Amino acid sequence: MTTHTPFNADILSRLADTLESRLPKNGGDPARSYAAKLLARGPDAFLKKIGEEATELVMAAKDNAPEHIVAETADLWFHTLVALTHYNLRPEDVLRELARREGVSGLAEKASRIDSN
Ligand SMILES: N=c1c2ncn([C@@H]3O[C@H](COP(=O)(O)OP(=O)(O)OP(=O)(O)O)[C@@H](O)[C@H]3O)c2ncn1[C@@H]1O[C@H](COP(=O)(O)O)[C@@H](O)[C@H]1O
Repeated sequence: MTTHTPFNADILSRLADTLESRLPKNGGDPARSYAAKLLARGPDAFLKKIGEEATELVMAAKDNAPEHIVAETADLWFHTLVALTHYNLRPEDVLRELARREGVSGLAEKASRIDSN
C-alpha cells in the first residue's frame, strides 16, 4: 500500500475547518458529532484519546502490520487535530514548523541546543 504519489494535503485544512465548526461556541452538537462530543468534554477527553491512539499505533508497528499502522496513524492525527482546534491552532501551523525544519539535521539541531546550554 506504500505510495510516493503526491497527495494534496488540503484534507488537513478541510478537516480543521470541519472541526472548528464542531466547537461548542460554533454550535457543535455532541449528540450528532463525535468531534463535537470530544470538544465539549474538553482536554481530558481528547488528550486521553491521543494517548490511546499513540499506544495503538505502537502496537500496530510492533506487529509490522502496514494497513493497521496507517489506520492508527490516521486516528492519531485526527485526535491531534481535535486538540489543535481546541487550542485555536491549525494544521498549517504544524506544516509551517515542519517546513521551517526542512533540511535541518536532527543531530545538528540537538547539538546546537546542547551547545547553547
Ligand atoms: N477523520 C475522522 C476520524 N478518525 C477517527 N474518528 C473516530 O475516532 C474514534 C476512534 O476511537 P476508537 O478507535 O477508540 O473507537 P471507539 O471505541 O468508538 O472510541 P471511544 O468510544 O473509546 O472514544 C472513532 O469513533 C472514529 O470514528 C474520526 N471521526 C471523524 N473524522 C472526521 O471528522 C469529521 C467530522 O466528524 P464528526 O463531527 O464526529 O461526525 C468526519 O466527517 C471525518 O472527516
